[in-house]
Amino acid sequence: MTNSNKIKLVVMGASRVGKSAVTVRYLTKRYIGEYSSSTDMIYRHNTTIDNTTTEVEILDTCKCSSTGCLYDHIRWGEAFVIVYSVTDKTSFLEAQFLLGKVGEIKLPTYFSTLLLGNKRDLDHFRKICVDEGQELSLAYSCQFYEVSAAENFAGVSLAFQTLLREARSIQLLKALPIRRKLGVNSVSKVLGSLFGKNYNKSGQGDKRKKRPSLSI
Ligand SMILES: Nc1nc2c(ncn2[C@@H]2O[C@H](COP(=O)(O)OP(=O)(O)OP(=O)(O)O)[C@@H](O)[C@H]2O)c(=O)[nH]1
Repeated sequence: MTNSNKIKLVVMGASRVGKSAVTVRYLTKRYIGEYSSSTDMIYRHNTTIDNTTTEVEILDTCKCSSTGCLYDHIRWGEAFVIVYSVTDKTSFLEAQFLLGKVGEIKLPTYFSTLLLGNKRDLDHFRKICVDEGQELSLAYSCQFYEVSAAENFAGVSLAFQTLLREARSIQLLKALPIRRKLGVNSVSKVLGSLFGKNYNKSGQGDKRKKRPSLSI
């Protein structure tokens, strides 16, 4: 497996939002209620993206004790899952802060980000509505899903797979030889895999098509 077939993914968010729960749900299909949270955990996992086996390194972070630690996490990653709990307003504000930091540190390089509202099974305690999550994701041009790690594997899996697919497309785009002039067809092919088939050859995406967002 070549180096370009590896994606480094960082799971970040406020304390107790379910970062470990969503990570373990994605990796094992299982929900485990309590996790040790005193250290960062790194998991290695192979998945198939567009018929290509890709190694994914997932860093499940715990609370950073310094700004340097947060910067290190962001510099290390190329794809980011930023988790908040739909029952916790502070965690939503933290997610907004992290979206800003990721942009600040990673730009102008390409990266992929997923805003993930977790604990949607706790609807009666909900403090953040779906629209607020959607609006935040639009403001930062990232993907958005609402999930329940406790109740549902499919939603978590779909959210992670969509993010990984975008990260893989970005890697392919980066790997294109700089000096080679791209034909219109190859550019639209790469953009098509990034943004979906509605990207036409004039380079204009179908503006009616929103970024993927789903509640499962
Ligand atoms: N109801 C409900 N509880 C959840 C869900 N996901 C996680 N939890 C619970 O939320 C608590 C925190 O989950 P963790 O996965 O440890 O959260 P974390 O963000 O990794 O926590 P720290 O590492 O301590 O910051 C645990 O009690 C989980 O059982 C969910 O989808 N629904």
